[in-house]
Amino acid sequence: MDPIPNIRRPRPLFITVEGIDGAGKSSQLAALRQALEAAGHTVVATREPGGTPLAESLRALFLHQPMDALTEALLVFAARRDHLATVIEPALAQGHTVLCDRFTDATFAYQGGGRRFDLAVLQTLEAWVQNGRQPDLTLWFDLDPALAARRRQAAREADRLEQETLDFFDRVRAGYLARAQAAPGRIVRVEAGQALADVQRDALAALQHYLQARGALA
Ligand SMILES: Nc1ncnc2c1ncn2[C@@H]1O[C@H](COP(=O)(O)OP(=O)(O)OP(=O)(O)O)[C@@H](O)[C@H]1O
Ligand SMILES: Cc1cn([C@H]2C[C@H](O)[C@@H](COP(=O)(O)O)O2)c(=O)[nH]c1=O
Repeated sequence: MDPIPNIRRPRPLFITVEGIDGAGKSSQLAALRQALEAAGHTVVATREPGGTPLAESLRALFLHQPMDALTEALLVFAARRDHLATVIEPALAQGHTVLCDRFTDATFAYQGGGRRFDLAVLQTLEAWVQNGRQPDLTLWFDLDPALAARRRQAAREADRLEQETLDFFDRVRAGYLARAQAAPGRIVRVEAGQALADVQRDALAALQHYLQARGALA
């Protein structure tokens, strides 16, 4: 009888990408996915708000209907709850690595920073919804809001959030900086003001550095 092949998959990871609108994070997802697969991971790529039929419906409301900051926070956490329960947790439990375009850092940056919404309320919602789940690694694509706005204008029509002022995006960026300073072992800043290939080089280097450090611990 042939021996059973000993296929050892790496421990599944929960990896998120973050940044202000137009920072260029989505443009890097394919390369990140490829690098993870080359390292032996099977990857579930997803996004927030969204990633499930219910959460995608909430996303459409979130991006296009007027609402106040509390409603924004409740909608993104409702979407997150469904996403965690039906996609993220099952994928991790089955050994898949999850690569997610935005997660709760976005809530602290946009609703907390941009809207100046109460951070303690966000922390309470986070505890209720996430049951301790946090990303293993977050790549924060950091870009000057004026440059991000120029990139967005060249690319697409603005949604409700993208119509916000430069001051709003300055506060969102400051929100991300505060998160990165509070979790330096998890959140890695990538300079997103460079040419696409240079951003990709730095993002992949940060990912490889993390994978090697984890491998050394395993
Ligand atoms: N390094 C770069 N240099 C110049 N243009 C870029 C760079 N990275 C991305 N872009 C362009 O900027 C626009 C926004 O990029 P992308 O959609 O990846 O940003 P994003 O951070 O995912 O935005 P959002 O979160 O709002 O969807 C796209 O037109 C993309 O081609
Ligand atoms: C998860 C999350 C997202 N947002 C905002 C950030 C963006 O403006 C949109 C999502 O659009 P993208 O093209 O997919 O980046 O939603 C937010 O305000 N709060 C959140 O928690």
